[in-house]
Amino acid sequence: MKLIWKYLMKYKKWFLLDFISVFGFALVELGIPTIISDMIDHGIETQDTTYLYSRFGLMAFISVIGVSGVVLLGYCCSKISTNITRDIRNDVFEHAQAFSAAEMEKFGVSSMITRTNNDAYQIMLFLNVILKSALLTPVMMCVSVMLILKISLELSYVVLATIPVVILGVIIVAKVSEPLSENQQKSIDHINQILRENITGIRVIRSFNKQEYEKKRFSNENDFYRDQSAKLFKLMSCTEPSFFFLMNIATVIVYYLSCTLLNSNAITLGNVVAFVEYLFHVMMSVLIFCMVFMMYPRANVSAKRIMDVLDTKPSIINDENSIQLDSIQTLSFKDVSFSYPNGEEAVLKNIDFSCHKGQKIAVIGSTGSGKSTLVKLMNRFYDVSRGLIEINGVDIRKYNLESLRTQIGYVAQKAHMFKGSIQSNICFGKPEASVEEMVHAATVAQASEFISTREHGYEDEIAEDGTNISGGQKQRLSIARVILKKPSLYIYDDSFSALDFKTDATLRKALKPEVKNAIFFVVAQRISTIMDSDMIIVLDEGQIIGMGTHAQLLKDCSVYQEIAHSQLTQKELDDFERN
Ligand SMILES: Nc1ncnc2c1ncn2[C@@H]1O[C@H](COP(=O)(O)OP(=O)(O)OP(=O)(O)O)[C@@H](O)[C@H]1O
Repeated sequence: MKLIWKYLMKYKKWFLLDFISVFGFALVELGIPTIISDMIDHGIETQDTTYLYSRFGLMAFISVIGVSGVVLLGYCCSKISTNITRDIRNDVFEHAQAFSAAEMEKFGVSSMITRTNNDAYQIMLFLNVILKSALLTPVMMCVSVMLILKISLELSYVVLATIPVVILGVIIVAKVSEPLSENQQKSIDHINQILRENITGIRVIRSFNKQEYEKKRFSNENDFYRDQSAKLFKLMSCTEPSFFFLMNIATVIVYYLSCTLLNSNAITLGNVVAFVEYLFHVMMSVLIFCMVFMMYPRANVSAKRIMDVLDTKPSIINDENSIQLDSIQTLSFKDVSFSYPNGEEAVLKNIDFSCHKGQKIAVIGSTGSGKSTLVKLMNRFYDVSRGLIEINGVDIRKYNLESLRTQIGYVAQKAHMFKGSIQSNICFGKPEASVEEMVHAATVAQASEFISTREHGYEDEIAEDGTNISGGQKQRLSIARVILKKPSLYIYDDSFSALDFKTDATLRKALKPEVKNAIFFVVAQRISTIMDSDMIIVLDEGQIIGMGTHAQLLKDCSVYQEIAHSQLTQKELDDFERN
């Protein structure tokens, strides 16, 4: 429980107060039986009312201390457990923000959500119990055992013989419950994953009529979770009565032996009453200890899952002596090869090219040829496996990551929208932008027209993941978001694919003055989108098989010729050459 201890140390003062309040509570629980015993033996038997009243006063006094102790204990526990859970969630979230795509893929989105929510919640439950009982139970147990030994050695043997049996039972239960808890948490991951896939992919599921299949998939996983939980609950529900049964047997034996001892005047009636009270405390302490012990495996599984995330070092980090990047003048790939961390084969092989400010560079190639991977390396979503990427003649790994990404405007293949207004989505990278700047960016991105038709214009709400706007509208808002940022390297990864030809052409024309002082990198499938590029890179199976202008490639690169002729007529190609 390294994790819990680490966080507990942040709340030392509250922990100390928790400790003090435990003593207040223990004082009452342990003091009152002794007072009652005294009252029976010295007050009731001798009918000394003055003595009885003084004992009543003492009982009232320590009850007030006890109640204050319990209230304070509850307050401290909730304060510490809720704060620690908040800290764990914040830390997991913050740590995950630094993860590269590879680390994110390692855990998976659903598991990251379960770890942040469910696992942190399990720790909160455990902390709440442990803070109340971890200190209280040993104190109660030790003092009660000392007191029963003091009252009667013969009767104490019964109690001392019971404790090891209970502890052995608890160890067995804990061993059996740990794998069940682990399965339970993994199953929650899977339930979340199926739920996510079903909510985000509902249209695909409906169009393929796979509702029944998905229902079954969900229900199977849900059944598995139910089975694991049922096994766990059954185990817990058998454990508690077994302990009580054992406790009752011990109590009966104590009463039986007490009768013999009372007959022989070896013990007083008050002492028997006090002994049974303390016996109850010893047993309750053991029982609470058992409960904590049984909760431990589940909390331990959750803590391990959280530690897994926190112990995973982000692979893409700032160099120790990182330098600031103020603008991008040149970009070069030098013999770059790359394989995904979970893949063996190189997805990019010996990529070599250079470009500079003011140039438009396009990448074209068949599906899966490595186009998106190539542009993801510029942002350092992944680092190269071999070779070098240089910006202004310096390895990009030497630049401060934040400054590097500030200089790059990246529009991903799948446009992503955040829940909020159109305005907040466009201004995501520059919240301080003026209205004029925002409108200008939207106009260049050919988005202003559709925005003006929305009921609240720029204030109109965008649903989670942009489900209430079209694919082309999402692309235009993503393009506007990047234009507003004014980076020195624009990367459009197939970002015009959902636009009609006319909008595509108008957008490219409007973009020209915006990107004239930057490097403009476009991944596209349409020849018409890239014909005017200063350099076109043709990729095939991760390798460059052609590089040059449209005219050069039409002459030299057979793959490019094929693509061009499949999309445009000879007349269109000739017209372009003439212009
Ligand atoms: N995260 C990943 N992990 C492992 N392999 C991946 C990952 N992403 C992509 N790949 C593989 O890398 C290769 C190149 O993918 P990439 O997305 O770069 O191709 P692309 O040319 O952009 O394709 P498309 O035109 O279809 O978008 C493919 O074989 C793909 O399966």
